[in-house]
Amino acid sequence: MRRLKTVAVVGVGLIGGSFALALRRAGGVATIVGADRDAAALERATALGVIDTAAESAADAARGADLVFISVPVRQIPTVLHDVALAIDPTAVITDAGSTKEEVVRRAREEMRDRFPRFVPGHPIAGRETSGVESATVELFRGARVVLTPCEETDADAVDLARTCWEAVGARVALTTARQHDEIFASVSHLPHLLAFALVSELGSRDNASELFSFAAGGFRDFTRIAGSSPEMWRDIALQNRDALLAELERYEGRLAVFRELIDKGDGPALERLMREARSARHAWLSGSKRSPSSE
Ligand SMILES: NC(=O)C1=CN([C@@H]2O[C@H](COP(=O)(O)OP(=O)(O)OC[C@H]3O[C@@H](n4cnc5c(N)ncnc54)[C@H](O)[C@@H]3O)[C@@H](O)[C@H]2O)C=CC1
Ligand SMILES: O=C(O)C(=O)Cc1ccc(O)cc1
Repeated sequence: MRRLKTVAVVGVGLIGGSFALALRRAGGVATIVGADRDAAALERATALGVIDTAAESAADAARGADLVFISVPVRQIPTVLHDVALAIDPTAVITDAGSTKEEVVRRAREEMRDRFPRFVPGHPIAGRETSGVESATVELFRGARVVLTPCEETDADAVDLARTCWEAVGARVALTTARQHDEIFASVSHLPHLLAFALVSELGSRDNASELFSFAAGGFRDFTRIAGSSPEMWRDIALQNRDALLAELERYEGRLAVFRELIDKGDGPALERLMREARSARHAWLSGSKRSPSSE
């Protein structure tokens, strides 16, 4: 890829920090400017060499940048887009990493006005349950998929630049609509995170919670790892993808009711059949046979 002169990262946490580290190592950028509402995080990002300079605001970081990468919680994105849109050069490209897309795009259109065609909505499908720049790693996006959800108005050269950057850091890019994106991730990401938070919330609220947790084993650890994720980030995702998430919850409740009834009736064969089917589906997913060829 052509080497960009300046990239601005707004929200220098796990995702913004990892993008900065990876793009620098790929030789894709000369200077990285960071902006963050948390001055201490920005200082740590500078000390760790994740960014070269710290800006006072998103607008200051964006001024003169070739690319602006926005990696703040999804309900913070519209304000940042508003500020950045007023500051960027007409040829600059803005992209984001938000885990939801339809509401981000709707608000982007309102906030950015004539700069909206320069915005490439994006979402890297890689991360972890720890937050902050200290958790950032240069390899986070290697082999990961990234979904871009451009609109009719989005400039083709802007999409090309976002794609080129993601490919430079080792990711594979897929294009979908924002609606498709939100429906897919409601099922495989937002629902499981909600279930993990809800389970730990339920057990943790009991009088004997510490006794219960003291007996928990690997299965509990695996199932609840993602309940260690950022509450602010997941609050925003749940509220922004409300309709798709509520639909997924309803389907899940329906399936749970089936399991419940089989246990209630003592129907071992039917219970085992459902569990066998679930295990096979998981094995098939893990061995890669569920990869969709159309999105490669
Ligand atoms: N954590 C994960 O595994 C993944 C997260 N994402 C998305 O990436 C975005 C960032 O997530 P993380 O890096 O995990 O969060 P993080 O908490 O590690 O970093 C977010 C940073 O944004 C800063 N920030 C918040 N509001 C701000 C504002 N208005 N202006 C400037 N800075 C602000 C925070 O101080 C923090 O340093 C979110 O939209 C999230 O949905 C996408 C893929 C994976
Ligand atoms: O912690 C994990 O395993 C995740 O699932 C990370 C993750 C969180 C949010 C996203 O939008 C994408 C990936």
